[in-house]
Amino acid sequence: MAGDAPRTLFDKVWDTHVVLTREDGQALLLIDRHFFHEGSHHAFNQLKARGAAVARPSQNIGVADHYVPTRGRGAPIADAALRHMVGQLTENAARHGLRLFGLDDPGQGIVHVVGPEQGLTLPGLTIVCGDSHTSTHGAFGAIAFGIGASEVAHVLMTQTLWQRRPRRMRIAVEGALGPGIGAKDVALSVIARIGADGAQGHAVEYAGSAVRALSMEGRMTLCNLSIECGARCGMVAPDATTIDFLRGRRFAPERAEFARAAEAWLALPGDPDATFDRAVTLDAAEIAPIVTWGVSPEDALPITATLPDPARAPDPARAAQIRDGLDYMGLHPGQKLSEVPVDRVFIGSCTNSRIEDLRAAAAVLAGRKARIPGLVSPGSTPVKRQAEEEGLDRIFREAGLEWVESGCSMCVGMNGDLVPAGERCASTTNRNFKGRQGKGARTHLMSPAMVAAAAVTGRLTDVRPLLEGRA
Ligand SMILES: CC(C)[C@H](C(=O)O)[C@@H](O)C(=O)O
Ligand code: SF4
Repeated sequence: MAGDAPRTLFDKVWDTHVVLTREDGQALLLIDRHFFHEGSHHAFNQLKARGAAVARPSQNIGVADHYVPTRGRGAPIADAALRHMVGQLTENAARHGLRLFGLDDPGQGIVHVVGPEQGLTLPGLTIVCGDSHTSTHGAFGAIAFGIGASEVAHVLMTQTLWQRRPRRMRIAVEGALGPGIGAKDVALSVIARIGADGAQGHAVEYAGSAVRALSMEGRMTLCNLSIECGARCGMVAPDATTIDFLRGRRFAPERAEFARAAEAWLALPGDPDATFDRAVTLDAAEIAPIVTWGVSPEDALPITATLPDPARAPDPARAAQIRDGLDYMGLHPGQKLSEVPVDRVFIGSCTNSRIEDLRAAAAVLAGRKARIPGLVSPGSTPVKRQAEEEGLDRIFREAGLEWVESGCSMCVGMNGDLVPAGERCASTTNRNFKGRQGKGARTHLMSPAMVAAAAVTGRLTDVRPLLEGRA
C-alpha cells in the first residue's frame, strides 16, 4: 500500500487501480471504462484474428462520431466510405454485445462529450479510449488518457493495461478571469507559456481559484487541451461543481448510492502537503482572448498582439518554426492579429461544443449577421436538443450559419466537412496542424465567443467590445 505519504489526486486514483508492478516499473492497471469510436476497427480485428472475447462487455462503450455525416441524418448514410466506417463500428459492438451510441441513438455525440453527459465518466475512475483527447474526462477527477490500437485490444481482452507511472505536474491559475475570457483562453495561454511539449511525460492537475471557478464544461475544455502540451492526462479535483453536474445523469449512481459515491469523490482531492515534480502558476487577470496564428497550438497570442518576427526569435529553430507557420498560414511578421481576414467559422468539436459553449457563441451572435459562412455542430444530440429548446439554433441560423447534427465534423473532416484549400477558418477546435481541417486549410484556434466575433466582423476580432451592454 502507499502508506501515509501525502498523495496527489493522481496518486490516489492510480494507487487504487494497480494490480501489480513489474520490475521495470510498469504497472498493470484496472481500467474502469473503455470508450471506442470508428477508429477501433484495428483492435477489433486483432480480437477476431485470435478468436478472443471481450472480458468485461459492460465496461466498453462505443460511440459513432468521427465519420458520421452531419446532414441528412435519419436516412441511411449515402457515402459508401462513411457507411462502411460506421457500419464496422456497429457490427463490432453488436458481435461482442457492447453498448453503442450509434448514428441514430438519441444519446449520440462526440465520445468525449457523451461519456460525461451520460454519467459514464465519473470521479476516481480510470478511463481510456483510442483517441488522444480522452484527457477531457479528467475534468471529473478521473485518470483518462488516449491509447494505441494494440492497447485497445489489450483492454478489450483483459480490461487492464500496462502503464508507466507519469510524473506529476501542477498547473495553477489564480485570480479571476476577465469578462469574455473562457477556459479555451486559459488552455491556450497555458500551452503558449509552457510549449507544445511542456508537460511531456506528466500527469497534469489543474488547480487554483480560476480553475475552481470554472464550470464542468470549462474544466473539460481545459483538460481536453492537455494533450496539446504533451501531457499524459489532465485532471481537476472533484468538488461540489462536479457532483452537481453528475446528479441525475443516466448512468450515474442513484439516490443513496449517489450520496455514498459523492462522499468518496470528495475524498479524492490530493493531500495539502502532497508534492509535484513540477509546478507552474498563471495569473488569471493577465489572460486575454487568445488566438493561434501558426501550425501548432503553442503558436498562440492575445488578439491584441502583432504577429512574431522570425528575425527576433530566441534561436534559429524557433525562427524556422515561426517562418514555416506564417508561410503556411499566409501571414507576415508584424501584422496585427485583429486585421487578419477570415473566410469561415466552425463551432464544434470535443473541445468547445457543449451547451455552455453554444450559449457563449450565441450571446455574441444574437441579433447580428455573420459576414462569412460557417458551421455549428453541437457536441451531442442531447446538446443539440437542449440548444434548440433554448432557441440557440435560431440565433445561429438567423446570423447565417448552418446548424447541423453532432459529430467530429470539421474538427478533422473525416466525415467530409472540410475547409477548402487556402481558406482561413476561425475554429473552436483543438488542433491547427497543417491540413487538419482539409488539405491546405488554415486554422485559427479560439474560444466559441471569439469565433462568433470573427463571424460578425469577418476577421480575427476581440470579442470584448461586442459583449459590452450584453448579458
Ligand atoms: C482519429 C483519432 C484517433 C484522433 C485522435 O487520436 O485524437 C482524432 O480524434 C484527433 O483529434 O486527431
Ligand atoms: S472532435 Fe476532433 S479532437 Fe475531438 S475526438 Fe473528434 S476529431 Fe478528435
